[in-house]
Amino acid sequence: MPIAKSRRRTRVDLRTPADKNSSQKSVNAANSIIQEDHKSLSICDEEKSPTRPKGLHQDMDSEPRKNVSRYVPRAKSNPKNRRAKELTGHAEKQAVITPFDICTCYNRKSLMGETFLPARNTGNHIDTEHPITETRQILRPGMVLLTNYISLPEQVNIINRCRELGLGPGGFCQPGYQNGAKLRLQMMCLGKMWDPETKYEERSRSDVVGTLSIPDDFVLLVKKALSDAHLLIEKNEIMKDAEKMLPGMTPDVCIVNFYTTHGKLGLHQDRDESEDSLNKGLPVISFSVGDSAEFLYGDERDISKAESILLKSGDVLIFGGQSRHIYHGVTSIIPNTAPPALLKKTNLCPGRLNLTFRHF
Ligand SMILES: O=C(O)CCC(=O)C(=O)O
Ligand SMILES: [Fe+2]
Repeated sequence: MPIAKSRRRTRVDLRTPADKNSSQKSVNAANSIIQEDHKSLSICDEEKSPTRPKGLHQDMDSEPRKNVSRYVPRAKSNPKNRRAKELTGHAEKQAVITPFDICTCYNRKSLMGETFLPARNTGNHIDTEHPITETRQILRPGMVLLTNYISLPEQVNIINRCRELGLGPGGFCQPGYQNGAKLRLQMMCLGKMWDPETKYEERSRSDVVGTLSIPDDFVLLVKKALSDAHLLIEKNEIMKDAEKMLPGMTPDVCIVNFYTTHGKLGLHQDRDESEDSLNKGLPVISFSVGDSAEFLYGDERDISKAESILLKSGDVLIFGGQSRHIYHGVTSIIPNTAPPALLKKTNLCPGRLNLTFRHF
């Protein structure tokens, strides 16, 4: 079944303030071209800066500017895009990348204040009086939630590795579209590059030479989670071949998102992977680390009809098979919900790290 590619979320306005003053007319003209270019797409969450009233025509970041990486996605060679680039003056701009550090944005302790920390959790260890229990649940055919699945040392390792990779070339930056708002998150790709504008089609960041690899220990954890999901399906569904409900896979893409406490992601489907991968229903495997997130999912792009679950630090969510095309998104990050022991060991900034593994 051929699947139309339209995972569009937002667009990015990358002009400098000087550009903005001098080229408003050109921008309006360019916008109409780009709007037309994208009109089949429904953006699920973010603001579209070109159509915003003047007074709001500022970057809508909630984060300090100095920590926000910016880059210019390379446009597909489409005459409309080329024309729009000329009009907006984007054509000659080079990427401006400043590393986003997920661990030392600022001093968490002074920001949070001691009172925000539950007394039982201020120690340097996971609370033994309230042991964390792992649960495994089939949410719907092909969709499995493993809560508290990733151990504390594994979470620490994930944060440290992502921080290290995220500070280097190809590291975290705030993605978006050539002519619109930004995604409300920082992103880094491992294995293969993806961005909202060019998808997997071409490498779009001039700071990247080659591709960052997915660390082997991440792949092992993905495999283990999938095999535990299969055991669960076999047990609960009395299915001898759990792979029929949830195909196995080896990831070659990992999209790492970091949401600050203002981060969110509108309802969308993940359908930029290859037709073969999508048709087979090869699953997306998602790791959550840090603050909890309210996660919505459903069959339609309609928040009022979606189910809501809380994804906490250490949870693994898997959706493949019949559930591969669910609409899903993150409506909010719940501040001060990350395990204190994790923060103590990593100094992770307020917010949530999410890794989604896929097979292209
Ligand atoms: O952050 C999440 O839980 C979801 C991320 C996601 O849907 C994506 O990166 O496509
Ligand atoms: Fe997604």
